[in-house]
Amino acid sequence: MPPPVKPTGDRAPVVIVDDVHVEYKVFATGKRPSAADRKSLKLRGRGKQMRTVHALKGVSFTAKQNDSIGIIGTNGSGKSTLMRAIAGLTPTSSGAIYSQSRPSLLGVGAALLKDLSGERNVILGGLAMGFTMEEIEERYDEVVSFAGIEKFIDLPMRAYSSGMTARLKFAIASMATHEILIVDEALAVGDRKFRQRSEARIRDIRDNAGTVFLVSHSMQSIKDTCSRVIWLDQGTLIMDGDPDEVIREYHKAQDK
Ligand SMILES: Nc1ncnc2c1ncn2[C@@H]1O[C@H](COP(=O)(O)OP(=O)(O)OP(=O)(O)O)[C@@H](O)[C@H]1O
Repeated sequence: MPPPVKPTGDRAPVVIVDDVHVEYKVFATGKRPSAADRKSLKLRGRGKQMRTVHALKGVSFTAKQNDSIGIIGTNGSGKSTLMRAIAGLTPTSSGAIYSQSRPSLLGVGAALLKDLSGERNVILGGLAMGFTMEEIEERYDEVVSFAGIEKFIDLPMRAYSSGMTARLKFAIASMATHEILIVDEALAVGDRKFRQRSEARIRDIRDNAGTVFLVSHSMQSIKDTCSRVIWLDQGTLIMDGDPDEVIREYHKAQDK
């Protein structure tokens, strides 16, 4: 009989991104294309041109248990596209993404119902995440005080500032325990105190064997929460490693 396989002590892979490409096909209208553009673009329909934006070009990496991975890169480098692909919201054009459980994407754009009060949104968000009314009641006060919006909780969310909305969204999402949590710039709109609280929450998730992806333009938030950083540029993975090292190289490239 073969000896039992010994655990290697390595952390388990949670998300595998294997040579992922994402292409968006968009119809561009309006501006008349230049002669050079006309040569390189396929013209379809009446004056409409179909353009392909190659947002991710063969990205590969493996995220493990307890990783908290910061994703950095200039505007349009493919960060949100990569997160949406991992969350299963944007299809890949080629390559594959395997994940151990369903990742939750927490982004500034995630849906809350603007015409309903904060209170209703907490309840709806809780139900959507599979909590019973009783479980939501138990957590309700903590969610509202974490978001720090006690005075506004009975007002429609239309009346909230973008920072207040982001705080409530983060508080609702963090009611649940996430094995894989993706936070896309949600922290950027909160104030300093809230940012510290939510960063602590991210560290908690990571310490409880979860895996966190954090997209941010704030290198401080990344340094404070991430154990690893991936730098994307024009859809290509440039560097993947220690936060200080990757951020140093990223800044060097920016200064050129
Ligand atoms: N729905 C879409 N349709 C067409 N093109 C898109 C779409 N979403 C993103 N793109 C394009 O894909 C590329 C990558 O965009 P993405 O939003 O992933 O970048 P990002 O790194 O998150 O940028 P930012 O820092 O500005 O948020 C850009 O060129 C963008 O114009």
